Amino acid sequence: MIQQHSETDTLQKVIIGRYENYNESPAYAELVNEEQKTGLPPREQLKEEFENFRNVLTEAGVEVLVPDYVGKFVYDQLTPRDIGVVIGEKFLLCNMVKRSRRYESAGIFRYLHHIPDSEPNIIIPDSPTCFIEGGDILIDKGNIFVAVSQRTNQEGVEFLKEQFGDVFNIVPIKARALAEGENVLHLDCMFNPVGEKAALIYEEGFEAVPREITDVYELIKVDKAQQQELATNILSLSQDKVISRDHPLCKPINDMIRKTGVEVVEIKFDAAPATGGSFRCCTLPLLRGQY
Ligand SMILES: NC(=[NH2+])NCCC[C@H](N)C(=O)O
Repeated sequence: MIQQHSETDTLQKVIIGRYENYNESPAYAELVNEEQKTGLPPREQLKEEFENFRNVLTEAGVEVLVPDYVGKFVYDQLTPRDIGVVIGEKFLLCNMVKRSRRYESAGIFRYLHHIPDSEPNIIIPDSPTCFIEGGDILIDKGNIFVAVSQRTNQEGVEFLKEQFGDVFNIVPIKARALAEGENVLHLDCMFNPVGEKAALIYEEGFEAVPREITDVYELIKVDKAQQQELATNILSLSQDKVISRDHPLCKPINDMIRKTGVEVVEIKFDAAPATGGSFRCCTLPLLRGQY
């Protein structure tokens, strides 16, 4: 069973990043974003932080799955968020921009075998030039927010409209480009709902903030330094609980989240963010809410 209708519905089943075999053969490493240019984290640190993260999820009653090892040519399996996304009761398998990520989805195929298919419920983009990554997609309150970013293109937005436009309101968002001095890799690096009515936002990352955001959410603003530490990239466990980094730049944001009545579990998580992804990136929710 898979299901996701809202970003903050209670998380029941999730795939988390695989740290085992990370960068096993550096010959295949590809520096895919700005963060990675300053060096890749050691596997020991990834192990410690991912095991702790996994324990927190398990203790919260979440079923945790880990991708299979694809092979040394996929050097990084830390951020499954981007390789697919559950939209309603369907699974969208993404076309990745970066070569080293293109076969990463093979690691999760065994978790897709049991998706019921009275109709084709696993959706694959038709065209190889249609790029969509899960980090650019966010489903909440009847909307699918989708960023046109470093990793998702207009063709991807059109594909979402075709496939899901009858059930969801598709809200395209243009992320500012690297050339404009903004490093927002994915939508979840600049926007993320939290609790029932609030959302974290890094406004400077947007070309324009859509009405579906300004009219609906109480906005908690993240500044540039906090954005660079991926302060928006929390993971919602439910409407009343999130997981966030204990990083000094994230702590003021965590306090603002607490003021909205949401519990924040802070954990040490520095290694994965050094590769460009924090808690949201390092997770792919398969089931949220009551089925
Ligand atoms: N949803 C996200 N923000 N994902 C971050 C992905 C980081 C990953 N190393 C990449 O560059 O592709």
